[in-house]
Amino acid sequence: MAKIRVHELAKKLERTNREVMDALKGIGVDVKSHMSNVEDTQAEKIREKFKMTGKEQKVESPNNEKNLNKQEETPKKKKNIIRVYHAQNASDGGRRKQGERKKGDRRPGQGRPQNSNRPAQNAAVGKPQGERAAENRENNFRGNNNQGGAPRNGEGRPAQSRQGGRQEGQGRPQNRNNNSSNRSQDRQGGRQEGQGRPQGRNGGNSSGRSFQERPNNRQESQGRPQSRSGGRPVKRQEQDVFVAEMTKPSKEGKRDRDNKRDNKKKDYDKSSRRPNQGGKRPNMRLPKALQKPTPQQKPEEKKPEIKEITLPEKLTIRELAEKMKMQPSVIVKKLFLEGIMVTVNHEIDFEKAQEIALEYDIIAEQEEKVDVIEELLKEEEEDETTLQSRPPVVCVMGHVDHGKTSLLDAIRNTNVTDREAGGITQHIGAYVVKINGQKITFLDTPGHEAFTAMRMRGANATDIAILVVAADDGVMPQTVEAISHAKAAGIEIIVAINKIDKPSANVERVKQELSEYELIPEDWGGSTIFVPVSAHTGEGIDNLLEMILLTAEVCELKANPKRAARGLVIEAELDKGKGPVATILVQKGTLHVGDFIAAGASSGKVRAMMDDKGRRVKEAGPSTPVEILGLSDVPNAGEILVSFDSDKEAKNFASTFVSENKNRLLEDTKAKLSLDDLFSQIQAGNLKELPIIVKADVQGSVEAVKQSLTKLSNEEVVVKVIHGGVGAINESDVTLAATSNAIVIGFNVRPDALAKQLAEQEGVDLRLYRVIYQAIEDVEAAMKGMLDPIYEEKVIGHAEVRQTFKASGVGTIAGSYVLDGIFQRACKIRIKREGEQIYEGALASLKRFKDDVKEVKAGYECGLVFEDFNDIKEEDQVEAYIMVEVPR
Ligand SMILES: Nc1nc2c(ncn2[C@@H]2O[C@H](COP(=O)(O)OP(=O)(O)OP(=O)(O)O)[C@@H](O)[C@H]2O)c(=O)[nH]1
Repeated sequence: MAKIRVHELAKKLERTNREVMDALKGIGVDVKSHMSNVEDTQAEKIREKFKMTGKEQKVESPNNEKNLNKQEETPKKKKNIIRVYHAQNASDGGRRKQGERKKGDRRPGQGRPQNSNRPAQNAAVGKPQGERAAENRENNFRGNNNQGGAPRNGEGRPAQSRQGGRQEGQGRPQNRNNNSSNRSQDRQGGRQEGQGRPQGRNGGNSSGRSFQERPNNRQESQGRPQSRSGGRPVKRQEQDVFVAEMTKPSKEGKRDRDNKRDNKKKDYDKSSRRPNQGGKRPNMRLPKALQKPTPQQKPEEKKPEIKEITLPEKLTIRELAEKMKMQPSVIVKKLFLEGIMVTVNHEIDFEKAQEIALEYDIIAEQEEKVDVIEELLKEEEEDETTLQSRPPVVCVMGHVDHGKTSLLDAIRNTNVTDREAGGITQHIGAYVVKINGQKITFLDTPGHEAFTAMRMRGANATDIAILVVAADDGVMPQTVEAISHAKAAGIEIIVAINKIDKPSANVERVKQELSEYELIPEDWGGSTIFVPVSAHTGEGIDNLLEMILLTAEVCELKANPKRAARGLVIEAELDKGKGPVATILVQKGTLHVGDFIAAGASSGKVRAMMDDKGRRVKEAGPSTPVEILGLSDVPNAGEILVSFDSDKEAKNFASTFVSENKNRLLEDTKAKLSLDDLFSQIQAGNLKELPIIVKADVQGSVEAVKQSLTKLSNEEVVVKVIHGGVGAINESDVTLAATSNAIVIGFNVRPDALAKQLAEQEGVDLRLYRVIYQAIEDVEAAMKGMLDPIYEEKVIGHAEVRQTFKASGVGTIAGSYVLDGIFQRACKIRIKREGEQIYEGALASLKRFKDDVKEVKAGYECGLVFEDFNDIKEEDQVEAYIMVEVPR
């Protein structure tokens, strides 16, 4: 909705800011200053209101009707009067009158319209007469205005004054206005009224207005319409109005002369007191006072008005109230009446806020969140002519142990499997393989479920996915997952049916199973390439590579190598000697040593580059994986790397990431630390949260551990990784864990000395692992501790009632004998009579003779009192039991 500032509105209405602000208050709009914005609808109301006031004034001044017929707006009507009055008076004159109003003893001086600018004229004419003449003219004008000045005019000898005016030419100061229309009107005015020509000192800009207003002047016998400053007609008119009431024409020219000097001095003094206000301000208030009783001051009746506000996704009641311009307590009360207990800090989502707002006739719209990072990374389409063929980037996906690593090994004749801890691939690696002079870049994506996140990234960074399916195992859960990821990323899938050397291998079965996932082999009439291979014997490998190159050819993979580089962070770690080391897959352009780069929150300059074989290179083109040194920080895997012309640009880019991340973190923290939120969660379903901090040696592992742990969440406990990062566990991690009651999991890292000490002090649980499964198992165990314990009934003893006693205030006491086990004070009991249970409940008291005791063992007599049960009889059997927690 369009808005307008108060001062702009005031200007348009030719009102003071204060008047407009008061009027706004009148209609219930609270504005702080003249710079405040008001809605268009509100502005319209104000306009109407002032229009209404104008009409009222019209009624009050019937003489002005003609004016209003031509120009309906009140201010213009006023201008006519001004010009008449000020035609003879310099701006000093106004001030003079104003002063008189206050003291009431300066009337003689007030009646002198001559200003000091024209001493020569006055001298020639003879001052007393001229002064009086002018004075009378003024009074005539006032009288015509019906402002109360007329009756006094009798004293002013109008005929004489007019004569004087004409004869002596006093009333005809030079018309200084260059505007021809003005001049012609002046002449007219002069002819008709013979009463002195209008003073043409107006600037050209006011001439238009003069042209329109002049006829009215004539009608009103006011031949001097020109004021010296057309800018503030209203104020001047206001002066006139007042003066008309207070002025009394002087009788004695001498006294006038005597007083004249004094008045001038006082005028000066006054104006010096208000140098910037021209002495007009008090008069500005006058008409308001005069108009006070008019209905314009009354607040208008409030019409139902529909407001619009924009709200974020989540906000507190207080924030909502602020947006709705209401007291938060009103909303709290409203919700309370609906049976919802909230505080002002209670966080609600947009839908709820929208619902609340709607009940107050406020339409809420959700704030559109601009992803600043996405905007930064936006790229324009490349010119086709600049594009050149590039090698395909291939990722290998599949279920655990189906032979991904072995296959890659077979392809590049290396032996990565030996180096992997526990035989599981834990990081993304990237390798370039050359076949028949053509390059293929392989990303080795790990197979374990824990690495889903990395696999996703792998899929996004790649052109072709090799889906490895063991011929003896067939399609497994992660095979299906891999298919989904590849399809979501829109990449080509080539199926490698591995382990065909195994006797149990069944290629046809694999084909059959995969066809259920829309992967139909070519020989079955589909379009998916299936290649049977054996990583062990090397059978089918060449065929697989050929198929990759063929698919790449069909895909027409191209990139512009002659542009600023852009790539993807595949892996990053902090090396003790080298600092942050990042594996980058260059996707577009060429990355050079010395380039200024930024990746996520880190920036820097490429100090050195190594290819996949560890050789130093100076540049890396599209589809080339390289390890780079020179970043200020360890970037996150999956982050986009961009090169820039200058260090400054790279730093700016990184700092935007930092601030954006900070905002996100703040939002997360806000949501987490809100006690109200926690309370509502507990209320909602006894939700418990297990906050975890993950630290690992490489970003890939952080992601992997995060993924695995989050998956452990169940209905009763939500696992929340509140922080994850690369490097040793430091003091900050422990502090965060202490404040948020989190446990810290370190994967292939150790805590530094300070962190260790602090963790001991704060009682923070630090857990260090080398194998991911152990971490998961431990957390699962921790979660069991958090789950609501399961209780089981355990019978602890039996007793027989041998005698009953009645005790006032206690009830029936069962004198019993413990047959076996033990009776405890807090135990529960069942009473059986002739084999049937007649009561189950708690034991109210356990006594030995007259004393309360904790327990009574078998072979002893005791007194039993049951809670709310007195119908006990001899020979009743009592069974005692307790509830015990059972480990899960
Ligand atoms: N007989 C036979 N065994 C194979 C073949 N390929 C892989 N293997 C075996 O299968 C097991 C798993 O192989 P990996 O290459 O580690 O499998 P992976 O899919 O990389 O496993 P993760 O890294 O745990 O996801 C190893 O014992 C390999 O020796 C093959 O072609 N034939």
